[in-house]
Amino acid sequence: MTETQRPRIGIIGTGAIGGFYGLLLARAGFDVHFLLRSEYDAVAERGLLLNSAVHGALTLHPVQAYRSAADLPPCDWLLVGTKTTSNPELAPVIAAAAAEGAKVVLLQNGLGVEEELRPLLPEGLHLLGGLCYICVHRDGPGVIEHQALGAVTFGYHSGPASTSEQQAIVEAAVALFSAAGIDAKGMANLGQARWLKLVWNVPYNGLAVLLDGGTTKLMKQADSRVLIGAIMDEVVQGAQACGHAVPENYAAQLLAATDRMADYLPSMYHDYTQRRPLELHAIYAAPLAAAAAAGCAMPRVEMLYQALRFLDEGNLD
Ligand SMILES: NC(=O)C1=CN([C@@H]2O[C@H](COP(=O)(O)OP(=O)(O)OC[C@H]3O[C@@H](n4cnc5c(N)ncnc54)[C@H](OP(=O)(O)O)[C@@H]3O)[C@@H](O)[C@H]2O)C=CC1
Ligand SMILES: CC(C)(CO)C(=O)C(=O)O
Repeated sequence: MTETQRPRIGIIGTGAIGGFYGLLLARAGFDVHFLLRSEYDAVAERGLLLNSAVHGALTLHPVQAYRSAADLPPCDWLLVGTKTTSNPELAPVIAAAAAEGAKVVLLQNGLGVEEELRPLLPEGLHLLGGLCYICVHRDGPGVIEHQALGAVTFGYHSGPASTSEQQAIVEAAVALFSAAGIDAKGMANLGQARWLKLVWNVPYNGLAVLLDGGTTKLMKQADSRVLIGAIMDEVVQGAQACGHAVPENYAAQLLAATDRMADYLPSMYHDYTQRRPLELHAIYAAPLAAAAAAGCAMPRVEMLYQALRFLDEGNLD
């Protein structure tokens, strides 16, 4: 691979998502640098281990691991794999690790994440959203369990690029991930895609915490199944009120797809059991506010949010 074909990639937050995609990119020959926090010592010593139902057991050792963003070499791509709860503190971290004109990709769930980070970032950086359709979680320091799926879709959010340059940057992101064997696509409307993904995450992430169960249990019990459908319908209405087209029978398609999935505990469930802050702002408060501003109430979502806030406040160390 030549230098132009081998851009330098920084992983900001090496958890399940950052570790999974970073490991695959590094094993495909890209120059990948990983920012870590609590798992730095374990990963520096033993590397990253991926137990994947799709790719098998893969390791990356040694890992180009860092405790501080200031120590990373300037990166052409920064893939942000932190939970959105860390976003208020991320702008200086990103700025410290970014090469001039770097592309920053938020590999996160939720609404409004790019809008909230953008004003805090240097103007010369390109900001993209990357939506990950994957079931993956951390199973110990540097150990990642990959249960299913893995596709990523990319959309340009903001930055100094012209329309044709934006397209080229999205294509470059797709090419990067595709070269690592990851199913990757560009998307025309990042805002719409974020809402469509929330139709799944709003019911399942929160109810998994509240009702202490994975997708199989939630889908099997009649009341929780009805509730999931009703919450999905509210999020669909919220998306539509905000001006986004939603495919016909979209909620029914997601319910059917979830029925076909092996039992899955969403990332919010792991955050709750590990006593980490829940992504309530990006997954609940931001869509509730956007829908309300568009004249659409989502009462079941509001109640779910209030109950989760109660649990979250009592759960943090
Ligand atoms: N897991 C999944 O299957 C999916 C997740 N998503 C979304 O992807 C995003 C990431 O989720 P996931 O990978 O599960 O999260 P994890 O909790 O597994 O990983 C987050 C990582 O970010 C690190 N981190 C947080 N703040 C900082 C910081 N300031 N400096 C350095 N490192 C930091 C954490 O370190 P530490 O250990 O110290 O906290 C941790 O390693 C979320 O928005 C989630 O909703 C989307 C689709 C599927
Ligand atoms: C919806 C799902 C399970 C697969 O697309 C996912 O990506 C998530 O947990 O956020």
